[in-house]
Amino acid sequence: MPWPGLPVDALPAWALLNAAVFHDVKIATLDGRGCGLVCDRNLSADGTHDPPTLLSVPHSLVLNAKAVEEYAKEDRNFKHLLDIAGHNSTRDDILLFLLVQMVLASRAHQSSVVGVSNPWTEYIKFLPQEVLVPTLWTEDERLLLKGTSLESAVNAKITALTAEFDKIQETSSDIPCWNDLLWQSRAVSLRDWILLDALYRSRCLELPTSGESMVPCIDMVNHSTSPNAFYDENGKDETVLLLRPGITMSAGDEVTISYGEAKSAAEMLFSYGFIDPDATAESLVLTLAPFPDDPLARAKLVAFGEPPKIHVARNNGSIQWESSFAYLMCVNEEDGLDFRVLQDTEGNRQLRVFWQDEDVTDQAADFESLIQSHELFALLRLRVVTVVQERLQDQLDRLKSSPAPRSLPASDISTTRDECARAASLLRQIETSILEASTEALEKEVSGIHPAGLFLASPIIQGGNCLDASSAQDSSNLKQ
Ligand SMILES: C[S@@+](CC[C@H](N)C(=O)[O-])C[C@H]1O[C@@H](n2cnc3c(N)ncnc32)[C@H](O)[C@@H]1O
Repeated sequence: MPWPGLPVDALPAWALLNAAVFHDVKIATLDGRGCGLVCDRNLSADGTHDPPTLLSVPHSLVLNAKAVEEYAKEDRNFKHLLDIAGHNSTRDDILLFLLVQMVLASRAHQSSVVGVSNPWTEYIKFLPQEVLVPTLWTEDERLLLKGTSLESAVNAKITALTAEFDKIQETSSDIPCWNDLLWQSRAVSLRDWILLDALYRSRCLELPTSGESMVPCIDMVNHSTSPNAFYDENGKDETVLLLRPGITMSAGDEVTISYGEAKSAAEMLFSYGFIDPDATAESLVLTLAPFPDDPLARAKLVAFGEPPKIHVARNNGSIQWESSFAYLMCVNEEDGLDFRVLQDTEGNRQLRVFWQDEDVTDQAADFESLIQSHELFALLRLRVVTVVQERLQDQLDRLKSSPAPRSLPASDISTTRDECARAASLLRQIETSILEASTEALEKEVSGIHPAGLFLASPIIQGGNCLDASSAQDSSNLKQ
């Protein structure tokens, strides 16, 4: 549902009405970055103890979990909606709040008994209705991500967003006023929910005291790897944007913050819809699946408690990798691993993990340490490195065998936006380079730790004395 947008020229009026103050800075439209903040005059934080304040926003305008709760106290219909569809996370509550503001904003001139207008009902009109994050790319554009670490991440996110949207629709359809406002008139679509998620992800800040928050006006500030400003909360109940110490700026210069120095190209594209070519963080995260023929696979996944991953990073040319699950994946009963389903005094059943007859359930994510003293440590470590190496090689092969955006036929590329094709191309280039360097480094690591006389041909996982079928079934029903 497109809501009526407001031009950024109207933002100073909104700010004045709501006590948000711009000090010597203004909002401007910038090439390729949407809106941003620029200096109105020369500014300097050189040699001062108190860095100049560029923007101050009263706490009452900041949108976070507490603010949504406060709003719910004034609007009993929203409270009802929040009680049945919210309270799962800060993000979910903020998204529900924004969903209602979006509908209110688009129905400004129609009478509605639902929803209490507030500063965000107007502010939402300044937010872009298009964000270039891949969850909002077309199917053709998403094909450009084939073989990158974002391919499965974006598909999984769209599936999760669809499930969230369906659940909200299902639960709120039972409340007549929300059924009328949101669903009867088809006012809200899945695309709106995906857009709200994108707006939240690309504009949310982690405030020192208030935590995850959306801060109007400060969310207009763009990113740079050499930022000249930072945000903070002061003792006057305000969220402020300050000039960094030592910075001098001229009128017309853009004010920037850092969205996170350690974020990878994939994370930047996923959350903000762009990749900064000057960024130095070189890393990627890949999913990892247990061996398909491992009879303990299900129990290992349940015990591990989170989706298994491999993290790879290149720092100053050297490769580091980390994968806690790979260690659990590569040990089996013959090595001393065991799973038991125990019943506590209240009758609840729990999956417990044993290593060398010791209960290590709380350390299931740290088998790297647990195996250190094992007599076959070198062999276990070799298995792990081999698993990681093979997973990285598979990913590299997939990346290289998928068509790069520029090699697609003209008819295909015409259905994709240039910005998306450029971002996908840059991501492929960055991830190919990291994967090539890491597979090479792991190759060396494998030859380095290959203990003389190791019989490599034996299968890594064998059936052996595994968890029996009934216990495995029990464990698969346990929720972590
Ligand atoms: C917090 S908002 C900043 C305000 C935004 N430019 C707007 O028009 O509303 C974050 C979004 O700004 C854009 N952006 C921020 N920094 C950028 C940069 N260095 N290069 C390209 N786009 C950028 C991206 O679209 C990102 O999702």
